Amino acid sequence: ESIGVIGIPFSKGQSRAGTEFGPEVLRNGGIVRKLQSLGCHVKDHGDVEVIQVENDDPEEKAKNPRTVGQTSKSIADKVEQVLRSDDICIALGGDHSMAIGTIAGNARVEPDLVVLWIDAHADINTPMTSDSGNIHGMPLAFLVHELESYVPKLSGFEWLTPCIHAKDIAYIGLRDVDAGERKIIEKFGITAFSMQEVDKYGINEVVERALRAVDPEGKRPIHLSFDVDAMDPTLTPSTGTPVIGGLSLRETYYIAEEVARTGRLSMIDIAEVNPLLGDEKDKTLTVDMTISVIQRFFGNRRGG
Ligand SMILES: N[C@@]1(C(=O)O)CN(C[C@@H]2CCCCN2)C[C@@H]1CCC[B-](O)(O)O
Ligand SMILES: [Mn+2]
Ligand SMILES: [Mn+2]
Ligand SMILES: [Mn+2]
Repeated sequence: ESIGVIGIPFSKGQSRAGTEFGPEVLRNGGIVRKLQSLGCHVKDHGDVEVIQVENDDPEEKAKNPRTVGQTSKSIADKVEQVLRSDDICIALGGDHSMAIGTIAGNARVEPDLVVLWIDAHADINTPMTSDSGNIHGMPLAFLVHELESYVPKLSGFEWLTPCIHAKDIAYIGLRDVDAGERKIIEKFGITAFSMQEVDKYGINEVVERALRAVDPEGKRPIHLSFDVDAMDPTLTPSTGTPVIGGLSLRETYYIAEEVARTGRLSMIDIAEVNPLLGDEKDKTLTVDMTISVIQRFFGNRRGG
């Protein structure tokens, strides 16, 4: 299959500078060459156009709404364009607000997609339930039909209509979920495997249950949104909201290998790499771990 890589040099979904350099450090880490050496047909489609809106006043406790909303539209258009020519798209971020655009864009091409959200966080706050007002903590709330009446139509988001249902989402890796997010997960019965379930059942059982929950017939395209903070901070320290007690390298490899085995991977987001956080060793480790995980989605199996 053909892979289209895009860069999303974006940081305005949160307040720590640096995620705008995520695409650069991942490219410099050799991601395109390493996928090509696996025999993949890879095309780098460059970066999406990031839109910076001046005097972007916060609305309803959502910061930089016009900047995030208009950039999200640019992302959706680029993703749609790539997925109309390539089989799989890899989006190198950028903060996790990128997923508003990547999922909206993917859903235009694959309306029947399911979402695997690999993250320490649920990223489903509405502007009202958010404590931070950072839109990287809200992307799923903008995308889910069931939350449409709970999320105000913010300036910059006029173009967006919800495109997934709560039952189409499965979380793996949760360990820092806000009260409002917990209520949403329970109210709409969203499939969620926190690190407690990973410890209770083991990663193999968790992955199997997650896939079965969202796609029991095993035929729907998969949008995998990977926040590097899902992994333990000893592995990916250069990220904005690290939380101890994360996924091990082997657990993360296993998720990637099992998703690869479905043959139904449509798109991967690589979110929240922030090379300005930590020292040079932290940055290099974060980039190397992230790239080694990405390779596992594309046939680089430990068993050869
Ligand atoms: N839920 C959050 C939000 O800001 O909405 C609050 N949380 C930080 C907060 C620190 C104090 C203890 C409770 N947690 C970050 C998270 C968003 C993460 C976005 B991601 O893309 O990195 O997952
Ligand atoms: Mn996170
Ligand atoms: Mn609807
Ligand atoms: Mn996230």
